[in-house]
Amino acid sequence: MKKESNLSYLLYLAGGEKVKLLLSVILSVISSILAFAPFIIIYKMIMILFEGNVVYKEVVNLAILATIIILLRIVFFVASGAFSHVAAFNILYNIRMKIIKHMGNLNLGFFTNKTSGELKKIINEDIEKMENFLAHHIPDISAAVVAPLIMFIYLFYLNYKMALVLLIPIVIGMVAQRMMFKGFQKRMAHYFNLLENMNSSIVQFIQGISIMKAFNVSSLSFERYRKSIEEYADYWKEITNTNSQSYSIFLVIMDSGLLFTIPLGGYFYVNSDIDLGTYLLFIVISMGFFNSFKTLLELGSNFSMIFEGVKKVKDILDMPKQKSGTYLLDKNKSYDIEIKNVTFKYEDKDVLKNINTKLEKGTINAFVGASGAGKTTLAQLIGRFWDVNNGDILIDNKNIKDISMENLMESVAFVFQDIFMLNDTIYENIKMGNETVTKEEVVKAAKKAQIHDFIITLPNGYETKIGEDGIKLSGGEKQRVSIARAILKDAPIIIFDEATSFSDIENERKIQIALENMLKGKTTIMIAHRLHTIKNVDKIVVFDKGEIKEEGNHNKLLSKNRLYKDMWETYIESEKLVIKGGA
Ligand SMILES: Nc1ncnc2c1ncn2[C@@H]1O[C@H](COP(=O)(O)OP(=O)(O)OP(=O)(O)O)[C@@H](O)[C@H]1O
Repeated sequence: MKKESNLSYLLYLAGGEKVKLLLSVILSVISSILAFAPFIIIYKMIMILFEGNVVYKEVVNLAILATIIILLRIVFFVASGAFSHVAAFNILYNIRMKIIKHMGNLNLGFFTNKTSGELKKIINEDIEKMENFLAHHIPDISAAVVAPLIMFIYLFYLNYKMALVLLIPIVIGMVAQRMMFKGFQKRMAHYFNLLENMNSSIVQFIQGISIMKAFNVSSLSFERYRKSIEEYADYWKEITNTNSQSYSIFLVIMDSGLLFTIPLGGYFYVNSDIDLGTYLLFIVISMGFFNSFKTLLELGSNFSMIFEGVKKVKDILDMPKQKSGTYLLDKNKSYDIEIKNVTFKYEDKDVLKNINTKLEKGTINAFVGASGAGKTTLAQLIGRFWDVNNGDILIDNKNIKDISMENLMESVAFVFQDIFMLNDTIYENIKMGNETVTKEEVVKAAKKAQIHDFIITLPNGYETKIGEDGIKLSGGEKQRVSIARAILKDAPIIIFDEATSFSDIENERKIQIALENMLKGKTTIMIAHRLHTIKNVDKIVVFDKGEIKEEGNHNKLLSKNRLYKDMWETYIESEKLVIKGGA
């Protein structure tokens, strides 16, 4: 994406705040034009002194005028800053609200693909960088362009040769800067990759510290962390090496306007091309004149960073909103789920190919197959985490795209392995924002989920806090809390991702009871990893590399003597090994 379109996108996001930004720009330009006025007043004073007949009052008046102008300049400067800051903070607020609102309308799958760290970085840091641009850079740049331009026209009119001399360091500075920023966009993208890599390896290192220590492989994770920091440091070293010469030339040249003004001006003066007063004026002016250009050229280097953030915001806001239908399912009924010719891919990776199956109302269906075969993906498509590329998913003979999104979410309960816990009480964790349920209903759900007896042993019972500043729950306890949530939700369709391991036999038994309570009368999909848990289900759907290879109940599939039978035999063998190993 081009820089200009990022800038215009940012201005588009600014909305009504553009008026304040414009006011800030105008005030900033006036303020910086006023900055040149004292130089001209000094010039006038010098001219009076040179002319010989000093009129005391005239000098005093000029001094008063200079003071007033300086004060006015301060007022304009402060007012410009006030407008730009108010505008910037309002714009940041609006962008943050817009992005959060938009995220609420995206496919749920968006959140499984983006880490919370990535999103936090965009919402906090990338948007924060825009504050700098809006509150400081826009007024500074306008002032740095307009004020010297006006001043230059005045100086050109006074003496065009000397005015052209003023341009020499600017031209050299621009060439040095061009050299410095050659391929800068590309390097900036590389810089962001390195930064993201470093951030994620730090998070991984910290999060994984305990596991790494337990396996005595801390050095592996540390190695990745060290490598990412090293790459980052190497990048900066390389940038410094390649840029240091041109950057030094740039700084020295921009700071040495006098290098050209004094000798060339002296030459013109000796040749009577200019008078002494004009010569002195150019010497004085050249000091302030270059500062604004330096600001301008230096600011250029920050743009890529800011626009990279704008691009990320744009990428999110450009993502199509998920369209919701209007049809409403009745939560108290039971529904068939029909999957017709469904094909799906994540970006370029084909995951599901022409899937057809029907899950009858009120039945328990197990999805089995090798890891990566597409079981979870198909289950998530039913909850519209993503939308299918081809084919249809029907509930109650209605395409899920025609069902109200909110109603679909109410009608499908997911119990994943990776269970999200609020930093709140157990009570709130079971309730999960459902304001219509009573305390009795929460307790009833907890009892059915086999977690009530555990909760009442806690110091504050249902009011015990869990999470960061509370108690920690075991994997099995978390799963039972999550089952209690699903029981309370009482959705007609349940998608249950079976844990790959259970902490102990007692917990496994409790989960089995909890499941029986949860699944009564529901249309259920179990993503199963341990085949003995699904021996009695109504239908087993066998996945292989994104395709359904066979389906039927356990006995029927065993008698077919195909893929499921192989899987079953391998499973029994592996269980025997576990038992032997454990004995
Ligand atoms: N969000 C995603 N983005 C891109 N590819 C994905 C995403 N989620 C899964 N995949 C890929 O799609 C394929 C199917 O994954 P899926 O999770 O559906 O398999 P699965 O059968 O449920 O596996 P498992 O039993 O290990 O959970 C895998 O190759 C996986 O790498």
